[in-house]
Amino acid sequence: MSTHGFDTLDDLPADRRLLVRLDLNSPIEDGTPTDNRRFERHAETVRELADAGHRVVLLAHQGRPGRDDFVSLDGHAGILAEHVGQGIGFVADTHGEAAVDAIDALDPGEILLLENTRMCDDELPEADPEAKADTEFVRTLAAHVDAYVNDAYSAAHRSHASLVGFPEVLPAYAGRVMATEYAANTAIAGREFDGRVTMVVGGTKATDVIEVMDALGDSVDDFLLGGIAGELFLRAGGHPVGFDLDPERDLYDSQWERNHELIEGMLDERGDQITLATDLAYADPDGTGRERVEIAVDDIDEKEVSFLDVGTGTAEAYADVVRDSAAVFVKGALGVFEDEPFSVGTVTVLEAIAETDCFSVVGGGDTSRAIERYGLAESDFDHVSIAGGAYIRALTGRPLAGVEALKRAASR
Ligand SMILES: Nc1ncnc2c1ncn2[C@@H]1O[C@H](COP(=O)(O)OP(=O)(O)O)[C@@H](O)[C@H]1O
Ligand SMILES: O=C(OP(=O)(O)O)[C@H](O)COP(=O)(O)O
Repeated sequence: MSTHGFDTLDDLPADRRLLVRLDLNSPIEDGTPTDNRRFERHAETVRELADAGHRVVLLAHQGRPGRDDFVSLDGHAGILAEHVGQGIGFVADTHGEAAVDAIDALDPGEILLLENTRMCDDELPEADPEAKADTEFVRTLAAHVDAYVNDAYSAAHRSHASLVGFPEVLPAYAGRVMATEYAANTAIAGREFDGRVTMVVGGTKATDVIEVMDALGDSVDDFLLGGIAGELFLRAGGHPVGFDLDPERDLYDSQWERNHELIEGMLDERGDQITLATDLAYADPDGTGRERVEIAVDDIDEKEVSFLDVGTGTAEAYADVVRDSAAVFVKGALGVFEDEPFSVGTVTVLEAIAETDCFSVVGGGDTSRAIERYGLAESDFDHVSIAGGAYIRALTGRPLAGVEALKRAASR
């Protein structure tokens, strides 16, 4: 057993038929996944298991039902196979006859990827591990394997069937990514800093970051906000931003419903720790959709456009705070950096972090991609985590459901 209380691949017996949970959740462009560090990191675990002669059945999720990024894992299999250096079979089935037949047909050293776990009704929503273990999904697949490996650190904060159900009923082990990220993030949580501690908060998963901001209020001096969370805080301040204008897209309103009381309370009680954008950028509706237009927040008087980035003035003000910080934690991009005109906020702040001698962590499957995409060196950051929500929760010292499940399995 590792010092963290769970078993790892070092404890795994030989010649197993393994169910291995990865996190291949990736940005989707034109319906297909884009290659990123998650594939590269998980490929090492998968290669080690296949080379050791185990039969390897992979589970992963992509996106959330109802969102554009909720797609099949067909494309993921090819990208992962490139990184592993070996063919990976794919079956478009989560736990039906096709999935089970493909598992039973595996030879030692072969690898199979099953369909997006979130296409199975048993996977979501969150529930306690016993309930998740007692689903048809878990019972069916568990009967065809010998053991379970969880390598999906970046999804370990979710109490979903593929993360907490299997370790209730199978011998369970942490994969290499799980063990390494857990150790790194736990060590960061215990650090003390001699100076200003800053957290840059953005991205689309406002609910994740707002809860954590609330919990980290005593250990972070400045929160610099952008992305969806930033707009929800501006909305709480009475500005006409942070609303869903496209009825097909659910980015703002449901997260507002869930969090607005918390946001209002935080602004009331410690608004001086929270810095919001003073200007924002959007795509010129009369142009090709890529021309960047900036507007001061105080000049926005109608809910007319969707904002895609913080403005240049805000980006520079945030970079000044970074340069004056002893530690900077980033979770979520300040804008839609994938589209270059709207990368200004994210890239200006990341460049300031890279140039400054502060302790720095950048997290999030999407956000960490901005580093490679804009030519920054990973070596200029202390830790680049492929996890977002899991890493910031670890900073608050909160247990991660997937890790707790591995610990329970090890103590049985
Ligand atoms: N104003 C915005 N509108 C829409 N998307 C945004 C906005 N600001 C940032 N984003 C998106 O947020 C994504 C990263 O956020 P998120 O998925 O929460 O983080 P991560 O996966 O890095 O933890 C980026 O891909 C970026 O395009
Ligand atoms: O990408 C993920 O988290 P992250 O965006 O916090 O890094 C995980 O795959 C969890 O996905 P979810 O936030 O849709 O449950």
